[in-house]
Amino acid sequence: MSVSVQNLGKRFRGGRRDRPPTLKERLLTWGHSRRSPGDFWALRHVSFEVADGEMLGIIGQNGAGKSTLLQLIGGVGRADEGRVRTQGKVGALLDLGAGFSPDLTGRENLFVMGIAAGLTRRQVAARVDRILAFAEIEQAIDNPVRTYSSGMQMRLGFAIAVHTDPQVLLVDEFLSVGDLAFQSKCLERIRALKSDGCAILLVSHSPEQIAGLCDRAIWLRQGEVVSEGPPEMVTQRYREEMRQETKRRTPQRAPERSASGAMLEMEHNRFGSLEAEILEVRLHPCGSLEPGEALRIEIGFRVDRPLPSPRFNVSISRAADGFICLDLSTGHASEQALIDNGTAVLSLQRLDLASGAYFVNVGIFRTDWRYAYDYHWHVYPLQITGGSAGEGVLAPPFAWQLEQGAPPR
Ligand SMILES: Nc1ncnc2c1ncn2[C@@H]1O[C@H](COP(=O)(O)OP(=O)(O)OP(=O)(O)O)[C@@H](O)[C@H]1O
Repeated sequence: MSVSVQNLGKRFRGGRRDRPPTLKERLLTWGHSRRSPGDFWALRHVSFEVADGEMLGIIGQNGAGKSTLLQLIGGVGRADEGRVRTQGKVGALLDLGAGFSPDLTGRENLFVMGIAAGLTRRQVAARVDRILAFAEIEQAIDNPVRTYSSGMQMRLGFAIAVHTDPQVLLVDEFLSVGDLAFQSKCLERIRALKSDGCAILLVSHSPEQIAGLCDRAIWLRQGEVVSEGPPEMVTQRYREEMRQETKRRTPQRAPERSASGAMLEMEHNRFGSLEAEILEVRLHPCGSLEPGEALRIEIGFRVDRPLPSPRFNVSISRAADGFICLDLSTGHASEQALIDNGTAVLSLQRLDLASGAYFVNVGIFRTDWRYAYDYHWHVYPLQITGGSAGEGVLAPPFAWQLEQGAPPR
């Protein structure tokens, strides 16, 4: 067993943190204090184990205790109750840039962190080129880290952590940062470490990421484990709670016609607190295309007050049964708050859906997916015409080939 957490508890003094609140926290507590003074448990009665080569997903809303849990496992801070045992070297990707000394150069930091991770100076020197190539920051490596963008710091931090032979890897929301190409490189590396027996704990707000990557998951709510088990089951429960919370916050409002001409009716095809509102949704080309054509979806929105880095979500569902054929969301990499009205655009370079009737569903969600600000379900029709008939929802370009008389390849 690489990680064993038994009855873990961590208490903080209420309303006070030993660091200033982040922009996200300030926005989340807009106009009201989140907590009355006094001690509170950020984690309580948390127990689980992670085996060699296993990947455990940890999901939960903002403030659920996910980062505190990873920090305790990584040896940062002391538990007030229970214990953590880890076997082998722990590589941690916790707070962005944490661990770097801003006035040292990237190269100097690399040595400091490599040695702190248990490598000898010689071992670090032998890996420098690989680490730099992975991080793609060769040119800036002799500049002080304070001159690095957050993306560069993230790439360097990730590259160091995964090249120091960790037996336990702690990843906090890392995969939502950086561009897609870098993310897939990180994922590939994580998979390779996992197959070499590294135990991985991945914190994410994204149910899809947890369900897609992890072997097992736990859901934390207010510091306690609400659910543990197969990732599909845990994330489904998490989503169900999100739906309930969204319903609870959905206000009464008379049906209205949107700027795109669609009828919107609360609790029928529209859900959400309406702290952000979707004003209009435009599809280009408008609502009818052939398999393989490009589709551009424009979501015009309005906000009444600043909202911390919400997620935009677009899904395409089959009209007949609501089957979800595609589901795409923005990450929260930018930490960009919504402060004004605007338009979010999703461009799909090609959509290889089989012919039939579909809907484009759009939503704006709170950054931790706790509930929807505004969600339009089965409002915007999409017709796919032409293409080959057959079962299934996909219609990619294809060709059959039949070879005979040749040895099997
Ligand atoms: N050093 C600290 N001092 C006081 N309170 C803290 C400290 N660190 C965390 N907390 C509080 O403990 C609770 C758990 O925080 P934690 O950062 O672990 O949550 P999280 O699930 O990682 O949230 P997020 O998804 O927003 O990162 C929160 O209420 C947070 O405000």
